[in-house]
Amino acid sequence: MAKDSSTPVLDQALDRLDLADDARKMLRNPHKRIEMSVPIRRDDGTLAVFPAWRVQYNNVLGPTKGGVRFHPGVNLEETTELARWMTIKCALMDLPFGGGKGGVQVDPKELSRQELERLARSYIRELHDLMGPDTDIPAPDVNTNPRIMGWMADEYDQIARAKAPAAITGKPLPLGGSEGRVAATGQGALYVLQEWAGRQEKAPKDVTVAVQGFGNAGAYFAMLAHEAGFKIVAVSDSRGAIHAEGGFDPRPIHEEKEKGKSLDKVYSDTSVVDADGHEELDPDDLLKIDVDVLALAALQDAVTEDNVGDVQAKVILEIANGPVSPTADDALFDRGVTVLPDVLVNAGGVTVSYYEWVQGRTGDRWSEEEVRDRLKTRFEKVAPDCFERAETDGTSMRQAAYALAVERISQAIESRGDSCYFKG
Ligand SMILES: NC(=O)C1=CN([C@@H]2O[C@H](COP(=O)(O)OP(=O)(O)OC[C@H]3O[C@@H](n4cnc5c(N)ncnc54)[C@H](O)[C@@H]3O)[C@@H](O)[C@H]2O)C=CC1
Ligand SMILES: O=C(O)CCC(=O)C(=O)O
Repeated sequence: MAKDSSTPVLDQALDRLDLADDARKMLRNPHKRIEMSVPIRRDDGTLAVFPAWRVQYNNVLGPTKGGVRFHPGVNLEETTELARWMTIKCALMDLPFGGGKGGVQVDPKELSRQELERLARSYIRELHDLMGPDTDIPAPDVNTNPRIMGWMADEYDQIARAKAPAAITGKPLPLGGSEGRVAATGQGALYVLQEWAGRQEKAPKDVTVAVQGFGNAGAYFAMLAHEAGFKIVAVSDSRGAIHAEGGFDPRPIHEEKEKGKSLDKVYSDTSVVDADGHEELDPDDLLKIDVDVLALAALQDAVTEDNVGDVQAKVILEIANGPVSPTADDALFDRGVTVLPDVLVNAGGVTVSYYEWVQGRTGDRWSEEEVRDRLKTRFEKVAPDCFERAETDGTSMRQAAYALAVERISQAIESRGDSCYFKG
């Protein structure tokens, strides 16, 4: 990840707005950066120790909230950046949360199932005293999932000697997970795309979409967008990409992926992609397809100054966190390409995590329909706010989203009065 890559946008927002100096100082500095060494016993009896972090960036609006990433590239800078984005995202969505993020520098593909469980539990053992439903609430991110959240939640409860269903979100349903969390990020991204299409007076069937990253967020987005009538013409993962100019139903491809196949294997070993004139692509070439919408749902820095010239899409839908580097972002703005920003587009995940937290605290259970309705209502307010703010200010959608978020945080800082330091 480019160092401090959201700082320019945050600085622009802070400089453009008439804010008290306190907000500037607090938003430019992370509150707590916790560095840990997380040990596990390997299956062969040896000890392995993994570097790990939790960054609690800002808690003015509420307990810090954000996922935990297991990836070999995780480091303190990246985790800080992701926690800063969570701060903006939670404020933009008007959630009573600050921003946090965690990570373990590990390649989970090299661990057995048992080692993975030990790692998840060990991470929580190290963090336990500094997290909790009123302090800092972890959730899934890249390479972590409901099963891992279940292990983490169980470890938290065992140490606390109490059931604390609001301490971790993204849990499996039997442990107090929320209906709709698995699809939430894709669902939220679809609401933003629908808002854009409505404003452009475009019928979904006339909008072609390519999706980079057919993982949790990208696959659900592709399936829901297909069901809503958008034309999915390409999907990719790290190993392969499938393209069909006439569009296709991504659901059978997802079923094959769920069996553990990567997309190159889905293409070569199954019949689900034979019918509609599919072709196999190199994953990098998906970015070059002439489509209306390029949905980026893999990792950060997918589009940088090196390849921004190859992008032909008219709209970029940032489902991943930070998939467009700041330099590429500026180049796209200058070319008139609309970038729908991560802090809005992928906020469905943390919003349903908030619903899970509320259910955990109240003991209530909401149906999938209720969760979806609440999510839709929230996006129907926040997405138009961003479009309108961008129009009024003459800025990019990202700058508009940051402006709305930073104003909300600044008001909270002012309302807290003179002793508003980070606390907690
Ligand atoms: N899962 C969630 O609820 C949320 C996820 N996000 C963000 O969305 C992004 C994806 O997260 P998840 O779907 O959870 O992760 P995931 O691990 O389920 O999926 C990531 C997918 O990207 C693919 N990928 C990696 N490099 C690629 C490349 N160069 N080209 C094409 N595909 C590539 C992987 O093969 C995998 O299929 C991350 O940036 C994450 O922070 C953001 C908000 C919530
Ligand atoms: O569900 C959550 O609390 C966090 C999701 C997350 O990590 C993200 O939005 O990047």
